[in-house]
Amino acid sequence: MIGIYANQARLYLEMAAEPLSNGAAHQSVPGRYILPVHQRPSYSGNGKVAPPMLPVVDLGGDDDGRIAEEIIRAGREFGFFQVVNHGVPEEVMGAMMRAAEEFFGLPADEKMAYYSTDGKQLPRFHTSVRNGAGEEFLYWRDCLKLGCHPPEWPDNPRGLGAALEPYTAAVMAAARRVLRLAAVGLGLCEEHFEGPLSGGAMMNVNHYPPCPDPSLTLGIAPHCDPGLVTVLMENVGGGLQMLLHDDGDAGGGGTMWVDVDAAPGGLVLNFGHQMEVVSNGRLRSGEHRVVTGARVARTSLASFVWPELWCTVAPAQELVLAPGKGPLYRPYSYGEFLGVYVAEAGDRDAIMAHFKH
Ligand SMILES: O=C(O)CCC(=O)C(=O)O
Ligand SMILES: [Fe+2]
Repeated sequence: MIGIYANQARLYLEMAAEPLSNGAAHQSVPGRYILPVHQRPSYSGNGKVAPPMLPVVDLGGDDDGRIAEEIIRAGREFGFFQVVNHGVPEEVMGAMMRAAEEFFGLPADEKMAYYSTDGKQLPRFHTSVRNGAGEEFLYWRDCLKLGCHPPEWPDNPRGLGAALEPYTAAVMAAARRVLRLAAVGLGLCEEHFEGPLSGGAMMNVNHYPPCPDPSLTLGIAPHCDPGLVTVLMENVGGGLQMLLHDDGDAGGGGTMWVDVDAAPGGLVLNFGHQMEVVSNGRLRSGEHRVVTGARVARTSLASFVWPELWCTVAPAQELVLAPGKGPLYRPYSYGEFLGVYVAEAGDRDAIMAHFKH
């Protein structure tokens, strides 16, 4: 009997999830997407910081010392930067984006064929943060999760796999170059991030349909990505915002949400929680959120590079031994970290409190 009720409850929850990209234009924002006032996009930090330009790092050329320095400077200040001459061919980027847009253009029932509440399943389609069911508030986003290592994709639309394989191979190569340069810039051996520490990868294909009132909701709530580094490509600018901190020499402790847009052909990179831990706090995990747009649908591809689940993550020894610097974080397995990340619903400070020394 209990089993029957449990099954019915599960069926109800699964049926309650409905994708935003259902073929119809939204006329108003349904109640469950309306966030409490202090969580809405108008909450913009305390506004004490002047918005800067997002640093552009040119990965071309062979002056690795200079490139490493630029990555470290941007990583320390923002945890975000753009890369150009990144080696991902324009046609490979275009084909991947077209395939992603084609997926979200499918009828809702064809997308729902990939819907699952099992967070470990790939590929997996969901809406809002997790599944769109049983969540207190819903966010204005549909998402298709794809495997990158190895590539795992839906059969529908048919060209998705053919576009995904070259895209992830090229994006992962660019991410590994950035990780090698970051290691050098931190004073670690070039291979520090290689092997199991960067052995996992997956992709969020995010889709934000036009929203009738972007002031009421968010596409994604403020969070840092869990892994080492994320490589992001978008089809239209506007939407992604990073939290800027004024904690430089002048102090002040101000924060402000600022727009992050890539130059044409560029990719946006941000460091995640694992980079902040391994660098013992020298590099920042870039906190970000997504605001919605009223006119156009936005699609973004976020490729995450992160450790294998069993891999132990800890501050690099070389960075802990410097005078006056103890380890800021205790060692843990990445599997343990992900459990906490999900349980604390992405809340940066609550997550890191579990791992601080
Ligand atoms: O859509 C974006 O620009 C960001 C997506 C994102 O933050 C994520 O998938 O973790
Ligand atoms: Fe993110």
